[in-house]
Amino acid sequence: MAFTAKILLLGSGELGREFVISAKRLGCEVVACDSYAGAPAMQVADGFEVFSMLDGDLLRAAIEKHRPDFVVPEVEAIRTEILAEVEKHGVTVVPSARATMMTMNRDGIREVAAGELGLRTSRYRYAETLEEVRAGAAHTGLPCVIKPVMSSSGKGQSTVRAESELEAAWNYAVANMRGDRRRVIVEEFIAFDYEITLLTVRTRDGVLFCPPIGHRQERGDYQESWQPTPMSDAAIASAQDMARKVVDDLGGYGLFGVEFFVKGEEVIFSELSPRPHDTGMVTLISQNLSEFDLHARAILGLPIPSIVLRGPSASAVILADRDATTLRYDGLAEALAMPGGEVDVRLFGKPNSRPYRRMGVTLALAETTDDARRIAAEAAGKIRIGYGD
Ligand SMILES: Nc1ncnc2c1ncn2[C@@H]1O[C@H](COP(=O)(O)OP(=O)(O)OP(=O)(O)O)[C@@H](O)[C@H]1O
Ligand SMILES: NCC(=O)N[C@@H]1O[C@H](COP(=O)([O-])[O-])[C@@H](O)[C@H]1O
Ligand SMILES: [Mg+2]
Repeated sequence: MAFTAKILLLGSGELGREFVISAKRLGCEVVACDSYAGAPAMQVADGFEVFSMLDGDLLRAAIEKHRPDFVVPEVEAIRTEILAEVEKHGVTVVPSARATMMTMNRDGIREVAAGELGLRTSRYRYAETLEEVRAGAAHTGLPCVIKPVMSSSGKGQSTVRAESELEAAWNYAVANMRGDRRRVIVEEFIAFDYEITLLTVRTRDGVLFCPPIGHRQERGDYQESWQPTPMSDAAIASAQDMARKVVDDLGGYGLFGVEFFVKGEEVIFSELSPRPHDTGMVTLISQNLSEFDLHARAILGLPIPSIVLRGPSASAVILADRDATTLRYDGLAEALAMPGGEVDVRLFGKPNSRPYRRMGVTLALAETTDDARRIAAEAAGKIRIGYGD
């Protein structure tokens, strides 16, 4: 068989699955990797490998076995030193080994954004002991947000409103962190008006932006997102300026999800993913090219003549509420028959559930973002997960 390029995908969740579909449409061969079998992206890829991507030897062996043109990380939990090593030997790491190393830990990207580039961020301190946490909170003031430097999707994160809660927050962060570095970031709590993801595409022909995506988070994890979100021209310009600085610093080609808090006219940089973003799943319905199509085109060096918003759109998550290995989905017909707009769904096919695990999303396109949000949320409510036989 003849392929455009061979891709080794590191992480095979829902974002990887849509990326595989986009890359395969452009003629790529994709081998999907993750730590468990039957992961969403593996189900649609040409091949798969099951191993811990945090194990450097296993990661190097998978890259040597498949000899891909591109290594495309899809999760943060990867032994990124190996990516730096293979990049030196001519394998293209997407977007770059430096980007994956800097964003894997919150302290890495914070030092780039606040330190080197001087972007506006929340006040912050790092802490490795409870005493340092207390000193950090004294620096930021209360409330503050405490997060393990290595974690994602809100894991180990808590907002502290009183000094008496600091010890519990530190213990919670340490118990839920990834890896073995007992380090947290203590951040000033930003009472933002709203928060956005600015999908930013770094291509050979320059940097492109999608219209801003608004989203709502609970327990540090996204519940619904919508596009576009109302924002002044000045605020958009400020977010674009910061996003351009960060992605140019991180280098390489691909799509980034750059997260900002907005308070009045002030735009505050939060963090970014050097890859498609969960809140960006709304682009599966809202744009001519989804964030996954854009990532694939940017990686392959293919043109992106224009990014067109098809209309106000929204996505809403479908979450599990318990641990189970036998799953069933009901209500799909009712969800897809929702009146008032265009409705679609993505069920990820994860082989098992756990409380709050994201199993699918609904997508809606309507007259206004408010309508799209309502339709997406109602459609998500119609899809019921059945557990057990
Ligand atoms: N300093 C802060 N002030 C106010 N809210 C915050 C702050 N930091 C985080 N949050 C809230 O928590 C959410 C998750 O935080 P953050 O993006 O840092 O976590 P994460 O674990 O990296 O999540 P993900 O991997 O899903 O992006 C934010 O989108 C925001 O709603
Ligand atoms: N915010 C990061 C994010 O949304 N990542 C997405 O979730 C998957 C893990 O899901 P799981 O925990 O259900 O296996 C990842 O593989 C990626 O697709
Ligand atoms: Mg985030």
